[in-house]
Amino acid sequence: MAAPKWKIAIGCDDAGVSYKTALLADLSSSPLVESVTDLGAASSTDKTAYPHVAARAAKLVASGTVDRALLICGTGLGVAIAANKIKGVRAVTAHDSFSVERAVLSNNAQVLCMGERVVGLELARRLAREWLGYVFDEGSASAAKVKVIGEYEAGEGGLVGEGEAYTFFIPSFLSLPSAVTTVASAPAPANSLLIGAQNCAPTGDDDTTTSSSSAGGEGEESQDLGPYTGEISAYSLAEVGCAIVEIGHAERRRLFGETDEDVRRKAVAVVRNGMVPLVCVGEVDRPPAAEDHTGTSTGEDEKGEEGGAAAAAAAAVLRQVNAVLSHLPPNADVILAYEPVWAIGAPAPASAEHVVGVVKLVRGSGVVQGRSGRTRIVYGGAAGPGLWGKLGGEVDGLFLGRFAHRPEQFVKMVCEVAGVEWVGE
Ligand SMILES: O=C[C@H](O)COP(=O)(O)O
Repeated sequence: MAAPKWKIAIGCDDAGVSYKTALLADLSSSPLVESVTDLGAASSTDKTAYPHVAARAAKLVASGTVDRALLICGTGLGVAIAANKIKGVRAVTAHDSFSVERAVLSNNAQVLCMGERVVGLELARRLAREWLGYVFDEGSASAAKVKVIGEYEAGEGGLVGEGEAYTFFIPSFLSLPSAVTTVASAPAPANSLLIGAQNCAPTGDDDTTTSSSSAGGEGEESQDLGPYTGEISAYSLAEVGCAIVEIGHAERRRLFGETDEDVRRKAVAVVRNGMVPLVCVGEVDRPPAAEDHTGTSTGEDEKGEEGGAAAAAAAAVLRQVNAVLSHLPPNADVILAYEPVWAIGAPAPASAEHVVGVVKLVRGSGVVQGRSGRTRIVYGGAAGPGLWGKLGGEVDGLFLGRFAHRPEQFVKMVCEVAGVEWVGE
């Protein structure tokens, strides 16, 4: 199978700088490489601990921002261990031709790690060259075994029982570092909770669908590290340990005048920094037919009205969705939080018919269907216990506000989503 042109991230700690410099130059001039993102360290005086560099590279792989990563430390071991902590990433240490070949062809490893204190430079350069030529064959006998790795990973990451409910929470900015520490030191499965941030700065103006990063890091980080006094950049959020950044919430659009253009720039910054953007979208006004019909019969007239209301809402939502997705790499994972603005803080959510109608139209749209990255659509706006079962599996999850503040109700909803029995009072 012919090798495509790869987008690659390269990184090292202070023990791997000279090999990283040489390999970066090789990759940059390889015809098999489309772009190289240099994650540092720039010199051996930079003492950034290897797990930070490895995790950052792995997050870029996991989000689809890059295809592969090459990591160097003293042994190639620590960076592999750290990179493997990021969901969806398979990192290996390999210092011989056969292992490099099998790492790709047998294990579909996206991350290759080497040790500057273990292998000679010329061998490391040869191995990196060979690595570029291997492409995993999804039709091979190895594919089923690699899939099992993913299944174990998903199983271990599930929150409850045999079902799966991937959960994230979004604390205030001031609580972020302590939340990250608390979750990391919690026993399983609580340590698999993902942490999100409420917002980020709209740093950078590039269009990641068309720009290609260059070796040497010119541009990318300078946008994230520019003068944005008082703002928190996506770069900083990734460094703290966030996995998700919520952007475009109705309150920010209403109170702070945020536009679709602002949301687009934030989404680009979030993806560029290896995190998943959670993009809030929703129509502003409540169509009469979209009220929650729970407990009442729905006649044909009402169904017709509901269809029209869903179509009108979906048109408004798709304008917001298009503004963002058309500027993101198609392989980046995205979460769309469909929150009708009128349902946020309301006594009851939108009717299930309305939610499902809008979500189906958004999911079936060209801008979503044309993506290879995962586009999850979750519902928010007075979402509470009992709603999940009415959505008929058409929605990927719930985005909770007030009801998540009551622990018992939160656990109840997690059980509903996971499909396991709620045994609380
Ligand atoms: O950010 C949360 C959402 O806007 C939903 O809030 P809510 O469930 O309290 O209406």
